[in-house]
Amino acid sequence: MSTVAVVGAGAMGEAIVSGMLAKGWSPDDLVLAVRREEHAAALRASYAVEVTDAVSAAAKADVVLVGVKPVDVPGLLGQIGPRLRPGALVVSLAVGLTTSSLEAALPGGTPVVRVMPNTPAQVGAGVSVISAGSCCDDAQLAVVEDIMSAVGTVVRLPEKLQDAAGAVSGSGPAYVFLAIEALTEAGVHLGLPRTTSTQLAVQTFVGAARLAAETGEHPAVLRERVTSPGGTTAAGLRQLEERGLRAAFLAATEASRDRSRAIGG
Ligand SMILES: NC(=O)C1=CN([C@@H]2O[C@H](COP(=O)(O)OP(=O)(O)OC[C@H]3O[C@@H](n4cnc5c(N)ncnc54)[C@H](OP(=O)(O)O)[C@@H]3O)[C@@H](O)[C@H]2O)C=CC1
Ligand SMILES: O=C(O)[C@@H]1CCC=N1
Repeated sequence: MSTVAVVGAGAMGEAIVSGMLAKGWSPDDLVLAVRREEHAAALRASYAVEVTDAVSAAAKADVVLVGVKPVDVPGLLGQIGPRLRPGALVVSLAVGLTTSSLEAALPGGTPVVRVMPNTPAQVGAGVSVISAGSCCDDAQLAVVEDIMSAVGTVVRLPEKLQDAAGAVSGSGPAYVFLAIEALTEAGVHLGLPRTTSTQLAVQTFVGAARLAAETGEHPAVLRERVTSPGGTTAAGLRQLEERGLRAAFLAATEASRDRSRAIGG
């Protein structure tokens, strides 16, 4: 099995580490790097994995997952590039950054894969969009597919769709958490105890998502089955439509995609 370095085990990197370990990866096959010593100590305590500095971690690995903020990626690649093992694969989780910009910051010929993961990876329910760089062959892309499939679904897409994918699935969990929060608070306004309202809202999202995923039915059909003519759901949906829920999603995803493009320069 490959040694995988996660350089930048923050919110996203740690979610992937946690998901990989839960799916049976050995802590011995992972090496992590973060900046702050107290964070390194917390990761060692949680996962019993080696945590070291970025260059040492990258130098030990066959696959280097780069999980630092996009602005920090070029500098980091400049540091680790000269110390990579021959043939090591570099995988970027950074929103916006193109494979050509990643390749330009690494030694010539380094195989690169761009991944847009999401934080439900932490519970094995992530979705990752992967795109190969110009020096990455199909077998190398399959290695990344194998790693990311340990933490959820993997979708191969042409790189030109990465910004759009990030706007839907990369940022998407935040939209869902906001909706759960809003539905919970709405229930509290109606008099439900907060813990009960949270339980009802969370389980409704889990159940509705599972129903859509497992039946494969169009969401509009599933929505119609909840909506009795002249009933309570119709009354509620009317308010969501009048307040522009669809338009809000269009605007939110366009803004997220455009921000991704801007980060990529
Ligand atoms: N969060 C998300 O939902 C998603 C994030 N992404 C992408 O993932 C990347 C990381 O985002 P996110 O996890 O949210 O960010 P975080 O700030 O949570 O994590 C970044 C991590 O990088 C570490 N770090 C920074 N510089 C170094 C360095 N030189 N050497 C070693 N470690 C370093 C930090 O260490 P320390 O904690 O010690 O400071 C921190 O743990 C971004 O590029 C983002 O675009 C992609 C999809 C979804
Ligand atoms: O907000 C961000 O920039 C990161 C990338 C996608 C999700 N979170």
